[in-house]
Amino acid sequence: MSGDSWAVSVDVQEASTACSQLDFLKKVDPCLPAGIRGTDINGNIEPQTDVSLGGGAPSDLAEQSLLNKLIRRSLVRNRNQVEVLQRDPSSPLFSVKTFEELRLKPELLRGVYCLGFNRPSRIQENALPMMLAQPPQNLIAQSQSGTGKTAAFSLAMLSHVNPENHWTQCLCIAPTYELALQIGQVMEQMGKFCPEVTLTYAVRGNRMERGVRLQQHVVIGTPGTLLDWCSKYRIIDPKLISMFVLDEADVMIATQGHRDQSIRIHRLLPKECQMLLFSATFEDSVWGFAEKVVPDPNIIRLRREEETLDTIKQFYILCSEEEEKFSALCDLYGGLTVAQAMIFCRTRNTASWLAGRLTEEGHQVALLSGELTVEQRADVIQRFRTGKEKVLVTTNVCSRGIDVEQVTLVVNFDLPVDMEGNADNETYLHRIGRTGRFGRRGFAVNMVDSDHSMELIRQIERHFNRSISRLDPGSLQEMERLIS
Ligand SMILES: Nc1ncnc2c1ncn2[C@@H]1O[C@H](COP(=O)(O)OP(=O)(O)OP(=O)(O)O)[C@@H](O)[C@H]1O
Repeated sequence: MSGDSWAVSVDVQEASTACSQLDFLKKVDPCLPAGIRGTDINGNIEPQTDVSLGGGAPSDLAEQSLLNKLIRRSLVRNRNQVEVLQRDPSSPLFSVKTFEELRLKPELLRGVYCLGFNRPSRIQENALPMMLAQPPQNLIAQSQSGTGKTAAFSLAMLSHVNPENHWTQCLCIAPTYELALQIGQVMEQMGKFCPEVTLTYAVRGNRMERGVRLQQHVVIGTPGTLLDWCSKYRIIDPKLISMFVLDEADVMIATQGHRDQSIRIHRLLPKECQMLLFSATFEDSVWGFAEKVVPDPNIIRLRREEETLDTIKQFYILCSEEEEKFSALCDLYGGLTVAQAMIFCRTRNTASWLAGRLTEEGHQVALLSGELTVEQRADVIQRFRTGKEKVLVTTNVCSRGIDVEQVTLVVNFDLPVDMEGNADNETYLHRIGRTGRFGRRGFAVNMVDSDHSMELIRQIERHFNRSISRLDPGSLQEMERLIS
């Protein structure tokens, strides 16, 4: 949707708000269980647009993001240069190499160090001085997940609040209830020596006393509930908001309701309110949205590091059918467990079958399967990362977007194909590009069980202009030696 049609769609919706709310209440089936729709602070049933994890693509994105947050223990390393586009190019560009340079309150600095942050991350070096500058500056920041964005705006909000003013000063929007809680946790940890700064969550189920203005300085929530709190129930005075943070803009705009609700909240805020928007990706649609909600922005971008096959040795093993693929894998097992390995299957069924067979053979494997909840998936990945299991069997869908840095070996039990049955080079690169990171050696082994899969190997070789050598069982020991 173009930038203009955003505004038009919001206008149309705003014009019809009064009657649509009435209509909505009339239309709601009184017999519908409240749990399905959720209830607002007065016990009314909320519009469905605020139900965040309902299946489909947007919730997949939100789940992936949550999963990444749950499993992440440290910063994602990125050696690219940060690109900065200043609103006023003539003003000096400040970047900091230490947290001290930011002149934070000592209690806040203590909180930052307590989290184990010794120095600002690459994106924080530039974003923090901009966010803390006087007069306030607007910012759009994009960098991949794990590079320190949440920590950056949490610090900015904690530093921004004047605890002597007992009203809400910062609003922070997240795409889902769970993601809102994650942000709050970071703020609570970082602000643990600043108990005078308070926060609450504008999420489904958090009932507030009716008609009483909130005193909490920071409110983090999903767009529907936040909009209600600002406009319908007036427990937040939007005119007193001086910092507005929009996190995960790419996930947000994937949900039509969230996007429009965010724009409506934005329209309630005073012109001088500082607007900060964060996103992991930056397609045109995100940009169109960002321009709507962040006027005159400074822009910071940290491009994702390119995945490369330069440090990865690629092999294939010829097998006649599935069973032979399985025994080749068992032969490889010694090599697999020396380091850590991920095995990719085409379908969930194959992945479950394979994990079951390997377990029957007495091997210890973890299975990352689509049937698991986000928390269970996070647990599986966590066990794998800490080395409790050395081998992770998964499908492509399950592992998309997850970075597990220490993987040395990737096995394509099934080669990735696109809709036409040709080699899916991008997925191949993404799967095996996770090995051999940061100059380490990586290995990829492809199981070839048909003429078609041999043809896929040839296509991949041509595409990347890299040869993939045949590995016969006799070379397995040699491979084990290489990996260890
Ligand atoms: N300056 C820092 N030094 C060390 N670790 C940091 C620093 N800043 C953030 N981290 C840690 O790095 C990890 C990623 O940070 P953060 O969640 O802020 O990134 P993000 O870009 O917001 O990612 P996502 O969008 O997935 O939340 C977290 O574990 C966080 O505690």
